[in-house]
Amino acid sequence: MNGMGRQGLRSGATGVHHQRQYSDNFLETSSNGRWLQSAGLQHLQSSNASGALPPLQDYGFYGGGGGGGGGGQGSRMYRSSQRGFNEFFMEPTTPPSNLRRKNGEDLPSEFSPGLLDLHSSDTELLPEMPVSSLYDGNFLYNPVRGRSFDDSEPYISQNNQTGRTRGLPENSLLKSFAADKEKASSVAKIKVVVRKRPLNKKELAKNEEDIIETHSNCLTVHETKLKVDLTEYVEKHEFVFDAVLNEEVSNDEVYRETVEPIVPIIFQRTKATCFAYGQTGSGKTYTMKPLPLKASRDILRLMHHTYRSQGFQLFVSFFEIYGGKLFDLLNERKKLCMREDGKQQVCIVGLQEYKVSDVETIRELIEKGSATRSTGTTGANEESSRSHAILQLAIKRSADGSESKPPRIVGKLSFIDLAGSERGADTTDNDKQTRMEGAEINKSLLALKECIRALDNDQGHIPFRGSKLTEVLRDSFVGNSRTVMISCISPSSGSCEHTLNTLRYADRVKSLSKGSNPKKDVLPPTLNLKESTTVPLSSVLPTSSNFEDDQDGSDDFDAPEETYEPPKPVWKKNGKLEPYNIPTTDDKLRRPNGQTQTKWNEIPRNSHSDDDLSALLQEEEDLVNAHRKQVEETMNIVKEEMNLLVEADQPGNQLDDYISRLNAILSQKAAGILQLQTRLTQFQKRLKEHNVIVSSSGH
Ligand SMILES: Nc1ncnc2c1ncn2[C@@H]1O[C@H](COP(=O)(O)OP(=O)(O)OP(=O)(O)O)[C@@H](O)[C@H]1O
Repeated sequence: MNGMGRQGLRSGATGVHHQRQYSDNFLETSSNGRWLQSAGLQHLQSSNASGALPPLQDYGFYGGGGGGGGGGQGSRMYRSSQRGFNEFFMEPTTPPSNLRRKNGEDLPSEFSPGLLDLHSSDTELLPEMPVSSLYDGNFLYNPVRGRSFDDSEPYISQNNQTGRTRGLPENSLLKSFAADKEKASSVAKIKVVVRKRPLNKKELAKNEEDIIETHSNCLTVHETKLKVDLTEYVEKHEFVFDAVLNEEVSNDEVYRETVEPIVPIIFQRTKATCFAYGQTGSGKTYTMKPLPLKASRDILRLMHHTYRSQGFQLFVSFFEIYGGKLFDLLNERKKLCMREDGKQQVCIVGLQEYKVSDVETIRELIEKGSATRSTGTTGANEESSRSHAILQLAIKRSADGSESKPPRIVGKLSFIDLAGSERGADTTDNDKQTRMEGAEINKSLLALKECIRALDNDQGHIPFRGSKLTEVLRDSFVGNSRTVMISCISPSSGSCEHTLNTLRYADRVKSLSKGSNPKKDVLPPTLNLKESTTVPLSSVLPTSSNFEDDQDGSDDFDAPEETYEPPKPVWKKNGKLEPYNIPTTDDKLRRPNGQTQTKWNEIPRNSHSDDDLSALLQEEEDLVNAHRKQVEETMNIVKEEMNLLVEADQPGNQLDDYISRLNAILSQKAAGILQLQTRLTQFQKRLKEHNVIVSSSGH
């Protein structure tokens, strides 16, 4: 719960509910905007549309209220018990019976040794190659020149957004291609993109409104709320992201905005991760499904052209994390084991990797993995919706370029289909298993966020031990890594609460670090956008019959006809593996004043079970959300109070009415405080029970 700055809010966007009253002016300064946003209460900042109330200063209330303790992203994100079918790429189908190509070529073409070392111990150190060479018309290898990929500082786009009125990625960037060659290597270390889907038939039938307004890389949620007197008003919540893709944006364009820019740099010793996040039905699968294939196509093109004859090989693996355990989706859901060696490098023992050299093979592997996931041993679809699926494309190369030595990882692109964000709501479910799964999902989503934040802050310590998901993805958080988060949202009024939670999660991932740059808040939107797609790969790479383009993103997944008999995996036992490193008390955070604060996801394992940890994490999140809600309510009450004061000064004011209303207001305030205090006491008690010491002055 680090308190860090957030992106500033912009007021004045036109609302879709113009006949209704907008929320009142309240704490309207940019610094207050940051303050409110950092507490997850940005919606309490006013629009400038109303001005119904005098400024707080006039009442002597305005004190700034130091410190924006960052809040959680909102436990409400977990409160739905809706279906969360979250299959990676496709609706459940009959598993493909064969991975053998019809033309007789064998599949899989080659197995990796069964021990996937995710880390740099097997990472080949390549000389830096400029990505710019990818864009040379002749695809010849150029010697090193230009910026290192370790450059992590954001840079200002030359993309002035002129072509983005529909939220589209800027295609005309090709024009500045020559001038931008150097910058092609500067892919943002972390990029947060929001994708809004269109209203679906059900929502249209229910007359649900589209409450999401997008403009350039800004997005406004128009939330209808009720006042105490039951009149409606609209509260605007404004967000700024690296890119906002509206309902008109195609899957091809999503690819160009998100993954395409990072494809070239995985040949440059980069580990990149792309994941979709959002509530059930928000479009995660629709968005993620085409990405790995499109990326594979570009990777293979690069291997066959730019990096021709350089010995690069592409490997595919596909596994899921369910209930904190790993299962191989390309090997009959075989249980996998994660180990950490003495160098704290994570290995997934037994994971099968397939060496691939054509898109069709990858398509079939994805189909196979998706089918395996969706027809898991128990629970079938329900189970799959509660798992995170990870598909990895690894670029490897033998040290001497020959086939004789085992290839070592050069770079890797991981695609994660996260379990629906609201699944954690099931922690309130009566079924113990369901509750535990919900807690596990919560834990991993929180841990993922923490890791990404730490990564973006270039923090030395990345809390990857917070969950299995982040442990597995450890190498995506260290060294030369890139992360793309696609937040999927539904536009409908009925999904407002989930949408806000998704956006707050995304906002926290994005802005808690970047928001520390105060300049960000004053930049106009066009300058606030990082250049991400300098040159679309697709526009400069050759298209041949081997690389049929899939323009609509609707890769079909017809099952092959023949029967597939998976070859027996080649196992490699590593006797030297060392047991898991158990976090020690060193993992406790040291506050500047020397006090110690325990970070939840680093509570030493030897003193707490995973369940305890999950429960504590959830309780912490709930507390922060209850606190935020209480602040919201308090602010609304203060508004009422100010109105009352204004009325009290009017001639002819009824004293009786004033007294009774003031009484009601004060009781409401006191009740809110008492409720929060009770909750806080309970949480402190729970921490004590688990020997989690949170030192702070006065405690
Ligand atoms: N951008 C879009 N354009 C058109 N249709 C979309 C879009 N996004 C999603 N859809 C449609 O909305 C429905 C729900 O999408 P999808 O299954 O991808 O959601 P999800 O977030 O993966 O849900 P779950 O978590 O339940 O798996 C699908 O029918 C999908 O085709």
